[in-house]
Amino acid sequence: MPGHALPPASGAWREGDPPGRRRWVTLPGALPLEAGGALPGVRLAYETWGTLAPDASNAVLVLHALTGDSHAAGPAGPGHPTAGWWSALIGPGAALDTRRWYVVAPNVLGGCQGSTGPASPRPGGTGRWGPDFPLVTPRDQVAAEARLADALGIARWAAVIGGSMGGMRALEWAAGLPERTGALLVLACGAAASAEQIAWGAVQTAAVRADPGWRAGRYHDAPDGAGPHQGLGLARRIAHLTYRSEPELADRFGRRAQPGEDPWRGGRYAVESYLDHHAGKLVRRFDAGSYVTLVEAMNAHDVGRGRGGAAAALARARMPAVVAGIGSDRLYPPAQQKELAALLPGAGRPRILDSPAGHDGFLTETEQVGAVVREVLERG
Ligand SMILES: CC(=O)SCCNC(=O)CCNC(=O)[C@H](O)C(C)(C)COP(=O)(O)OP(=O)(O)OC[C@H]1O[C@@H](n2cnc3c(N)ncnc32)[C@H](O)[C@@H]1OP(=O)(O)O
Ligand SMILES: N[C@@H](CCO)C(=O)O
Repeated sequence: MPGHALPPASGAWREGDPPGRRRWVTLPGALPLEAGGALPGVRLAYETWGTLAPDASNAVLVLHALTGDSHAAGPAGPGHPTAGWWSALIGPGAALDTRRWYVVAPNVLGGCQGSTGPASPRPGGTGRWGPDFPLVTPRDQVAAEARLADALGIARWAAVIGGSMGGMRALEWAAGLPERTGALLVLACGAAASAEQIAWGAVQTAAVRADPGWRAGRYHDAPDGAGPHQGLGLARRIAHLTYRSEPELADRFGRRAQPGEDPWRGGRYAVESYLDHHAGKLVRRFDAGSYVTLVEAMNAHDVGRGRGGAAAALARARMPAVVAGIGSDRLYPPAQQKELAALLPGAGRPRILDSPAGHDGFLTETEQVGAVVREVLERG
């Protein structure tokens, strides 16, 4: 990966690494899974901001996207490879004003920043999960998050908020546990993964699995320390293109060469260098097994499964709701948020944010996202 020192095998957080701000809860018993079986010894990492009210009425759940984690706010530092992905939205005086709200952000089940996932040790001291980590769905991930809420003494969230993969889980909270979901904000996702979203995901998991360093998923303790870095980097390049828009790339990079390089003589275009940069950053901080697990979880997203379809599932979700999308999102296009808003009894018209950034607008357009966060908190 150009310009980056690679981690041995995996960029997952491991025991012995600095804990940073994260804390953990080990869930009691084994977690029953939608696909059958149960997952023992599940641990969820989480971070919090603000103070929980004595009656626990001010708790807000913030759910991260595919390669986010519990570090929703705060600087990068020991234990946290990146700055918080919603730092501008969480804090005193911010949209999620921590003088009033108690914000909880868990690392998702299947992730790699402290929660149980493929890079985690298997209970019983038999190495890491690797490819034996089971299929988990957004519904399973929410079942784990509900047990975290139990452990924190939070019977009902004032609001559940999430974008992209976090939006899928927010929808599962609303449909499966409406009595625990005071208000809902869903950003940049739909009621079910579409054929195209599944296809983009499948191309990415194929890229990871095609890397000889994948070793059928048993690379975590490879004696040479090599992992599927090239495959994960390729997956990130593909994904990143779906997260941004064609006009943005044209505007930012055009046909320009990367400074000091000549694309006709072995050098790169600026846009190639940009993708290389994002690939290298992800490979240093993420685990390929988690990436595959989480993409497959997103591909399983269908809030109507087993509930008589999306309309019947969401009819139960009567809490105040806001659905927002990004006008230039080519991966989760605004038509999907319009459909979703029409199915949620508590949602009015969808808010379509104006941004050239495509799907990533739910991370980058902090002023517009802040406005819908404030709106949902006021309505909750
Ligand atoms: C504030 C944060 O960093 S949050 C980090 C945590 N993020 C997550 O967890 C979610 C995953 N991350 C992402 O999805 C993305 O990184 C986003 C959405 C946060 C990035 O959004 P943007 O702010 O629009 O960043 P953008 O796509 O323009 O990329 C900027 C990076 O590309 C680099 N870059 C820009 N042009 C080039 C180029 N021609 N060649 C190489 N690198 C380039 C910049 O130097 C910058 O590097 P840095 O992030 O290491 O400082
Ligand atoms: N850039 C986001 C997009 C996925 O929704 C991420 O990597 O998590």
